[in-house]
Amino acid sequence: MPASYAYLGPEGTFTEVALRTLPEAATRELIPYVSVQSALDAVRVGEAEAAFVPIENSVEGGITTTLDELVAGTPLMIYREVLLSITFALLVRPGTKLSDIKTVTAHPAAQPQVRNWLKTHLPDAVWESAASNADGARLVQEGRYDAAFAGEFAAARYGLEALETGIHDAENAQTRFVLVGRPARPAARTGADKTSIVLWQRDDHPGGLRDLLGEFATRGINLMLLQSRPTGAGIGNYCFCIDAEGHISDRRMAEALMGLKRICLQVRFLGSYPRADMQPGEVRPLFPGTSDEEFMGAADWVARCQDGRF
Ligand SMILES: O=C(O)C(=O)Cc1ccccc1
Repeated sequence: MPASYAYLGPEGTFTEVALRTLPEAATRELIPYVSVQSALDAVRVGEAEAAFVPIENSVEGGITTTLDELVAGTPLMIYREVLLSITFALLVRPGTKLSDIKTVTAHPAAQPQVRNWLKTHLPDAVWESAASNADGARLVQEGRYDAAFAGEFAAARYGLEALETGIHDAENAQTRFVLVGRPARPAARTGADKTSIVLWQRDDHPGGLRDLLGEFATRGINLMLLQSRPTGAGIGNYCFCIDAEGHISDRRMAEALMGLKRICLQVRFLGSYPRADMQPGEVRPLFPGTSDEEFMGAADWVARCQDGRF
């Protein structure tokens, strides 16, 4: 049996389309799962080599189910990311007219991306969430709902037709997907990388978040995502999911992570992996002395002092 990748299914999700853009997907068996949780559990129990799931979109921010799964439970790591531009089609059973539509469905992350369109074109339609956009299409095929927002490519697979295409409230909406596996050596450094971590504060005090962010700022590291998630321990208790520019093998990043490890209750390393946009991280010299050469030079100097060779 070839190694398999689990993904948020069923067939015809945006997740599947994004996964198929990865060259390594061509050599794997791709197995659809009904939820992000079940796809990640397949990895945790060794049923799949990795899982491919949505994690963030440019309209609504983090996909909380995915973040919460990565924050808690048996640790997992991110090895790749993919960005996909998202535009929806309104899929219906053949012959359905706009005026026939009383119920619509899609993944919860789709709703903020089509809210204005719905208000204008189907103000009285009742929205119900589906496990994924393709699952919504499947439910329309079964007659459970009148219409689903999904990729146009899902129409043929579920015997539906696209009544409308190109639906998106925000131009250039993108969703970010990640390939998640069991913990192992991080993806190799490319020079255009991203590091994902989760931080738990040691205690609650004024400026606590600033202290955490300071570990990045003083080392000239730019952040790409900061999302707080409830720890479940009561109102006001949060952990922080952070994406930062750079790779753990960069000295600046390694030092920032060491600083965080010292001051945090807990740090969960979620991986260093190539940025889908391939933009090399720009080191912003907010403070003098944060160039790569200065980090290397300072480390060399300490090593020479330790050896008495200064
Ligand atoms: O992959 C899908 O089709 C999903 O259901 C997740 C999703 C939701 C909204 C936009 C892109 C992907």
